[in-house]
Parts: sequence; C-alpha cells; structure tokens
Amino acid sequence: MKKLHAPHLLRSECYIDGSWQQSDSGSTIAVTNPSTQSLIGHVPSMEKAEANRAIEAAYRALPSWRDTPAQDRATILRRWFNLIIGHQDDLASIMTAEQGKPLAESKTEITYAASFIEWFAEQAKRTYGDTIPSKSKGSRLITIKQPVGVCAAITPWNFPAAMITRKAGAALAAGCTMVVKPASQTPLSALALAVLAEEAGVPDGVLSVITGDSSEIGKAFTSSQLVRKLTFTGSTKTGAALMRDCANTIKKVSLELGGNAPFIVFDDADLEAAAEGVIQSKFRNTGQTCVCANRIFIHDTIYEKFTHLLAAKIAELKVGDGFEPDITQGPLINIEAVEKVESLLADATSKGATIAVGGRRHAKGGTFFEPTLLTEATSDMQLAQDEIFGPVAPLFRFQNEAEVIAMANDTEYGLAAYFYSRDIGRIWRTAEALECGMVGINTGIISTETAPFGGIKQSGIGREGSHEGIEEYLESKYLNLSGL
Ligand SMILES: NC(=O)C1=CN([C@@H]2O[C@H](COP(=O)(O)OP(=O)(O)OC[C@H]3O[C@@H](n4cnc5c(N)ncnc54)[C@H](OP(=O)(O)O)[C@@H]3O)[C@@H](O)[C@H]2O)C=CC1
Ligand SMILES: O=C(O)CCCC(=O)O
Repeated sequence: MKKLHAPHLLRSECYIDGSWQQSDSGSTIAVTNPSTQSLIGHVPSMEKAEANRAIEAAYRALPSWRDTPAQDRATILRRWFNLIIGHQDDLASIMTAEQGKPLAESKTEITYAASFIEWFAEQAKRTYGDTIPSKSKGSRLITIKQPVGVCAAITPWNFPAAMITRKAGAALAAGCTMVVKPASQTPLSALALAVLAEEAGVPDGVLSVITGDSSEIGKAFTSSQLVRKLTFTGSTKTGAALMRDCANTIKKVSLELGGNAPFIVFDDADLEAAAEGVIQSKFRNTGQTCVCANRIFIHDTIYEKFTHLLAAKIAELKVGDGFEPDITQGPLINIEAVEKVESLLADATSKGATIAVGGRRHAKGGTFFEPTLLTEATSDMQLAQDEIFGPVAPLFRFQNEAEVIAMANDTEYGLAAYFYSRDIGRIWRTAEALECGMVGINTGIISTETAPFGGIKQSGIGREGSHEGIEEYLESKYLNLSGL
C-alpha cells in the first residue's frame, strides 16, 4: 500500500463503545490485497459476546444521542464529513489495497461515501411530522418523528465505505445508534471511518464497528431484543436468511440485495452515448456492483453496428493493479468470483453465444479477468438469471418494444434498469413498464446521495439516500390532543 499521510487510520482493533478492542479470543482475520495476494494486516475475529457488548453500548448511548438537538447531531456529522474529505487520499489507498478497485475509483467512492454524511447532516434538521385536520372541534391530531432505536448494519466488500455511510449517516442523523459489521474482505476502510467518527466527536457507543464471524455476529444482531432495525447490503441469499431471523423479534429491515439490470438500446438511440453508458454501468468496479448492467438488449437493426462500437471501447479498458496509473479494471475480489464468471461463460458458449472480446483469465494472473464482450446471448443461458458480478457484457437481440420489456422483466430481481432512446413516448412507456426501483434513461450512472436507491422483488426492501433514506430510521408517532 502507498505510505499513508495519517497512518493512524489503519487499525487492527475494533471500535466498541468508544474504545479500540481486540477479540475476546485473541483470534484475528487476515486482510489481503486481491491484486497481489499480499498481507495488508489483521483485524479481530469477534463473535457473539463482543457483538452483544457493542449492542448494549449502543442501547446505553441511545437516550442521550436521541435527545441531542438535531442541529448538534448535524454539526458532529458535518465534522465527520470534513474529516473524510480531508483524508480522501489515505482512505482511497486503504480501499484500493483491500478491495482492488483502481485508485481513481476509490477516490470517487470516498467522495460518494462522504456525500451521504453531508446529506444526512442536513436532513437531520428536517424530520418533520404532520398536523392532521381533526374531525372533532376539541382535538388536534399531530404526528412526530422519533428514531427507531438501536440499529445494526451488515455491509459488503464491493463498496467498503459508501455502503457504511449511506446507512450510518441516515441512522445517526435520525437519532439512532448503530453497530456496523463490514465484510471480512474489506474491514480496514470501515475501521478507518470509525477513527474519523471518533475524531469528529461521535459519542461513545453511538457508532461501533466490529469485525469477525459473520454468522455469529449476524445471529447476535437478529436475535437481540435491543436491536430494533437491521439494515443489510449484499446477496439476496444472505439477506433472505437475515430477514427470516429478524422475524422472531419483529425488527424493521432494510435490504439492498442482488440485481440483474437490463440495459436496453432502442433503434432510435444515440449509439455512441449508449456504448459509453454500457462501459460506465457494466465495467464500474470491474462489474462488481449490484446495479451493473447484467443483460444488454440491442435492437436487431443496430446489433452489428453497436457490437463494433462497444467492442472498440472494451478493448481500450486497462486491467491491472489499482495503484498503477490509468488502470480502469482491477482484479475480481477472489478466486470464487473468477470461477463463477468462467462457469457462466462456459454455459453461455455451450448454448450458442460467441466471445467477441476477452473471455479468459487475464495474463496478469491472480484474479484478473479480461473485459469480455459476449454476443448472441439468449434467455436460456444461466447469465440471463444470475448476477454475473464480473466484467462480462452479454448482448441479447430484440425485435420490438413489447418483447424487450417482457425480456427485461423476466427476472426475480428488480433493482436498476437502463435504456437509451430519444423518443419521448417510448421513454415514458418503458420507464413505467420496467419492474425495478431505479431507471437510468440515456445514462449508465444513476447513483447519487440525492436520489432514492433501492429495489423491488428480490432486490430488496426500502430506500437509501435522498429525503426518503432518513425515514427508514424514523418511526411516526401519532398524538391525539383532545379536551381542548
Ligand atoms: N447487492 C450487493 O451489492 C452485493 C451483492 N453480492 C452478491 O453476492 C454474491 C456473493 O458475495 P458475498 O460477499 O458472499 O455476499 P454476502 O451477502 O454473503 O456478504 C455480504 C455481507 O454479509 C455478511 N454475511 C455473510 N453471511 C452472513 C450470515 N450468515 N449472517 C450475517 N452476515 C453474513 C458478509 O460478511 P463476511 O464477509 O464476514 O462473510 C458481508 O458482510 C456476489 O457474487 C454477488 O452476486 C455481493 C456483495 C454485494
Ligand atoms: O453494488 C452495490 O452494493 C450498490 C452500491 C452501488 C452504488 O451505490 O452505486
């Protein structure tokens, strides 16, 4: 890793109740660089007991944090935002070292991560209730907003910082306290954020970050009577199991799960812009995002032209270690991810697809994979149903609007969708007909703190970011003031 300006950001202890702690057993998890497989450091391998201590600390911290005026909570969050931005280079270096994404992408993620803290610092002051016209003269009906309480968050490795701040920013702004368990592949970014939260003056117990055995910590979160909400980003399989486990204590859940985004290019589209949109959507984070284009539908009359355009752009992508200059594609997170991509490609080619660009492990070795363009993909192939989570762009053919909308919706997922068209009628029809939570129209990038992020169907429950995000951490309390 590059030498850090602030070496104290790199921690090997967890942050519980305002203090830095090892696991009770003393056991640790090794954190390695997916690009070089070299060891970066160790973090504690915590289990149920430590998770319960963090939950109890969050419970003790709740009354005082909940009663802190929103303006003061906002000031602390604003300081956290400033510190994150002030340490952007170091945080990006830590992220590239443990996650593999190109340094420029890590810097962008830090800006994105910080934006949620800034946004929710502002939203903290705007948790308005309602006044409701009463049916009787002598009463007034009012709602007030109150924090849900202690929250637990489980986050993935693909966005090691932003998936934490998108949750913690909203929770803390609302007056909730939170315990975060980051992914075991990328815990160092999470701990570095905790260092800065401490420096910003987030009180003890309000935000704890624990690393370790996901199943044990998950059980502590889901079974605790003190935890009132669980928020999770990751696979649909794990999200469904967590939701089942939350049923016994009737917790609120927010789930941001897998996707299978369609990306449709109609025959009236600006093809150059659409090809660029595919690059942005498909190849961001080497294809490892839940909103990556997974199935790219091209109208039959422009299929060959578009294939050539896209192939030329894919050939320009540069694979390598994220710290090397001009790299656009880092490694995949682990060898299982490479094997999954290979298996999806083998299935697709056995059913008639053709590899137009790439298609193999990269000559650099390790978990590097060639950016790949696959043509003549069809709906019977496994990749039409599974999240690829890798740098493979499969092109499907379609003949008309009704057909492609049916194909796009033929999935259990419903997170993001994209399409390119210049026809205003078609734009409205398609946007309304797509079964998903987010639609990129003539753009391949939709993520911003100002808009609601989330899905329907098996892509999850709830929205993050935007003015809706804070509502997920608030309860509405109705007051009936009578006898007036
Ligand atoms: N929606 C999204 O953004 C993401 C989707 N995925 C999809 O999931 C696939 C598998 O990736 P994977 O990393 O295994 O995803 P997981 O959903 O298993 O992991 C995400 C988070 O959940 C934790 N976790 C795993 N199992 C449990 C459990 N039983 N109880 C509580 N927490 C748990 C992980 O912890 P730990 O790391 O310690 O095991 C991590 O913090 C990917 O190929 C991709 O298709 C993956 C990541 C993000
Ligand atoms: O892939 C994910 O886990 C979703 C985060 C990506 C984004 O916010 O754009």
